[in-house]
Amino acid sequence: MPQRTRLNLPDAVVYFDPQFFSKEEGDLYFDRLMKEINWQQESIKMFGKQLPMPRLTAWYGDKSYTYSGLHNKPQPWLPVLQKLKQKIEQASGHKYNSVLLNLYRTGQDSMGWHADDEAELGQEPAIASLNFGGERKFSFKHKTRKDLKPQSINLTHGSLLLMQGPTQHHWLHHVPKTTRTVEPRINLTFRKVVT
Ligand SMILES: O=C(O)CCC(=O)C(=O)O
Ligand SMILES: [Fe+2]
Repeated sequence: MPQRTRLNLPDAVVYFDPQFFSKEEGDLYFDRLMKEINWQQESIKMFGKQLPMPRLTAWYGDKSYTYSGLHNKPQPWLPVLQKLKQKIEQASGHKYNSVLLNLYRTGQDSMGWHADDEAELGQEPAIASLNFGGERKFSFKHKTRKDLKPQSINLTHGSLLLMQGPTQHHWLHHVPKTTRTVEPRINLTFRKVVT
């Protein structure tokens, strides 16, 4: 991964490659994932009400996992996902057994502040996040150090973001809504569920 840079975040190990896949490869993966993934509209319980999640999701892999209060029973791996998993494992030097996919249909779809620090991911989870389609802003905010400003990057078409080491212990991340007109975006986060 020649263009990989390390983000300058204290208490974190985060690498970013803005063009892990070429535009052409990225376009092909985007189309395949749009068609082949069994996208679901899940709901979340907030303030005692069931609300639709502001994005579509899907969970594939070997182990079930609880995320955003949802018990996710995974669907079996698809060839396209296995191919991506293999490439990401090679590039990151980590193994994964699950992938969560998010589809942000418009700028109104989003993901709130969170850390991927569930017990099922182990002590220092390695998470590999792959992006296809519309470019969206992604921000980091330190959990306790108010002297550190939030930092943002643009998750470009074909980009790969690796979050490792103590990152999830110390930092939150989110994908804010935008009023800009943006193309639909597919994000895949490869994870290793250990329990
Ligand atoms: O869409 C993104 O880039 C964020 C995804 C994410 O943080 C997650 O699935 O935990
Ligand atoms: Fe996350």
